[in-house]
Amino acid sequence: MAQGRFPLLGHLPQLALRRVEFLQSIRAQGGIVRIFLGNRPVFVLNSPEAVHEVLLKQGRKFGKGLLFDVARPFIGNGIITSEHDVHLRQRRALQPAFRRDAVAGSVATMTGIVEEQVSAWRPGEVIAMDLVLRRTVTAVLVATMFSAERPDGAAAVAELGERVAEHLNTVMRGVFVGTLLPAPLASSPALGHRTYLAAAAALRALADSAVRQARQDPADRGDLLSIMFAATPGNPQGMTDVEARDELLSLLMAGAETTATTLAWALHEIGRHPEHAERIKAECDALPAGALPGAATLPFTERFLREVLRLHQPSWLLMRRALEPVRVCGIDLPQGAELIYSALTMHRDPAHYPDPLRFHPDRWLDRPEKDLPPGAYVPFALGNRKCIGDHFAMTQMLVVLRSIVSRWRPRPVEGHRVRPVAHALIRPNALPMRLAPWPTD
Ligand code: HEM
Repeated sequence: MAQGRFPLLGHLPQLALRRVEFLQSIRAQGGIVRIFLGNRPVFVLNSPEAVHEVLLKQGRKFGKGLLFDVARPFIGNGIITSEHDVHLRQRRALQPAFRRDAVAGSVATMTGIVEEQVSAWRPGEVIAMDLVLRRTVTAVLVATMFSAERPDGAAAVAELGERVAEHLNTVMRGVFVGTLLPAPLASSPALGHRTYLAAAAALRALADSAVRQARQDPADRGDLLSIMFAATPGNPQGMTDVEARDELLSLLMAGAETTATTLAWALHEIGRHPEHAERIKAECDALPAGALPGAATLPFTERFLREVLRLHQPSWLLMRRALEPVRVCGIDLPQGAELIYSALTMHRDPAHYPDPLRFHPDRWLDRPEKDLPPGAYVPFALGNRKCIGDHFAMTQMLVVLRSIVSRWRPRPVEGHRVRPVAHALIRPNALPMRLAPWPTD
């Protein structure tokens, strides 16, 4: 068991106040370390082997755990909260939207939305990069998921994206507070519980209305809602309205803030490393028109993002629950045991990443992912609950970086110190950046 347990509170004070530092500090105490949230024991997985066992090798013996119990009243039984056969059916139904050909088909939409933003920027202007990225990423998601051909056009998609982004941020904070704190505390107005409930209700209403609107026009619009309504071998009727609504909310919750936060860290590193910005620009300028952005066409930029996902992995705390008694790396866990894994602390382990706090994209040339122990690099998790949107996210992030860095050299604003803030995800406190044009020669 980890040291420093308080009576009644267990290790809650350390986790609530020191967050990542606390998880980092108990890594040396063993591959699996027991902590207490109040009186509830929780097992923290510290070694790649333990993470690999739980996520992949014995993945089917685990459910999603406490974090997702708290999210369930909001997102219902969508793909990120469901279990067993229901989960398998949902995953199969949604998979076509995330296949490589489908993602390739979204690149033009992604590029259009980003270019619209970037082309309006002016030299010398200071922009709140984190907020702009959040709006842009959410607008892309909204456009791809349920607005492919909205009659009210691109401005409506952007507006909807903006509203969704704002509510989503509040909802994610509420879910995080509800996971960490006992219910009476988490539901106190002082911690913003009413705002959370209002934002959750507003988001559900937006998703309900998108589903209703799409149902009125049964033509296949090529967006995600059309895929959800389509018949599948296990479900000849396609999804019901409620199921489709829950999937929309689940995908927004899983896909928007994660991608926006990773991109914010990417821009932060671009600001700190002009030499990387130059390499990204050179690579993007050389990309032939019409070529798809990917690891083969933009190898340095992809390596750069891989390094961002290592050092600034947004998911610092994820959970699982044992659905049956299970033995992991020689330790017996009872049925119902709650588990925590932190991709962030895993990615900063000096045993696998020399000089782990140094941002160094070329480390991936020295030691490619295939040479790491399984479980040591898990930005998108592993196994049957692995991120369904990993390729979509990587493509979207490459598109955004290409559009921004081809035109601009975003620079840090003097006097502003960027600090990591850990709520549901770990993100920069604020990211104001000044836009400098590239010199012309
Ligand atoms: C950089 C961006 C992203 C990161 C770092 C990321 C990371 C993750 C991680 C770590 C998980 C596993 C969670 C767990 O173990 O409990 C996950 C699951 C998931 N992600 Fe992502 N994600 C990203 C973007 C996206 C996008 C763009 C989408 C969809 C539009 C998406 C949809 C999902 C879904 C649906 C799941 C649940 C899958 C299942 O349980 O079957 N993610 N993601």
